[in-house]
Amino acid sequence: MGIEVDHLVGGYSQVPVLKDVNFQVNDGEVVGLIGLNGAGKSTTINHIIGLLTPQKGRVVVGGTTLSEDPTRYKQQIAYIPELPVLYDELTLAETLSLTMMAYGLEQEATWQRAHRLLKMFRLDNKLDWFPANFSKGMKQKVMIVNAFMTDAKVYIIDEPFLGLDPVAVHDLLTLIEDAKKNGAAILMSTHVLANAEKYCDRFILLHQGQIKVAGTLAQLQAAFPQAGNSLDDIYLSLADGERNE
Ligand SMILES: Nc1ncnc2c1ncn2[C@@H]1O[C@H](COP(=O)(O)OP(=O)(O)OP(=O)(O)O)[C@@H](O)[C@H]1O
Repeated sequence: MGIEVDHLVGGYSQVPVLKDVNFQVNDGEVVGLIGLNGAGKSTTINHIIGLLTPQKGRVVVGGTTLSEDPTRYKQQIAYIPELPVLYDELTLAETLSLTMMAYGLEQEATWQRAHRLLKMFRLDNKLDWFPANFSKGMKQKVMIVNAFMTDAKVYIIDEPFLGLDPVAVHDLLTLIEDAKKNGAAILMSTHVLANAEKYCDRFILLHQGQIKVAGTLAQLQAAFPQAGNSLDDIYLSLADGERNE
């Protein structure tokens, strides 16, 4: 059932940032949300995770809207924010426990998954550490463990590669691939186009709050035949066009 963003108009005030944004992310699919700074990627994500209310249109996740069933809606979504958000006064173990409670997860099985992820990101001996003891990249890894241990149906991942070492980037991409194979719907916003090109099935290119173009890499290549073949080339050609508008 995935994510359905249905003719969404929205933003932070009466003047909308998003103007009729319309797309789906199907189960078992990774979709890349791409766009220049200020294009509206985080605003789209804030609508999907329920921080913002649509002015028009709606967002459906796993067949339900936020207003129909707020608890079910939120429990289906694992979210990795652009910047780590952690409670200063909670240890790593307490942070993970809190998520398990909030998501109503079975503790034993979830702790098993958490331990595998903690080991992967070399955090397994830091369960009694507080956020103040973690480096920037380690905090980001905590957010990744916290999200992927939930075994969610839907993943919203906002610019996840900043501050991660190359091993962690590789491990995160493996987790994304595994979640996709398990049927999750994944929306990932990123400026790291090489990773997007390799791991996303489809792309949505946002510009000034509207979808400029959407499709597979082959569809994007066909839409911009004058650009080179890579996502990077297509994106640069699009950005150039916008500069000259
Ligand atoms: N909290 C806010 N209040 C008011 N306007 C905002 C707020 N956050 C973002 N905006 C505006 O919304 C527009 C889209 O911003 P958004 O953060 O969605 O862009 P983005 O595509 O995620 O950019 P970036 O790549 O820089 O993260 C911008 O014009 C920005 O100024």
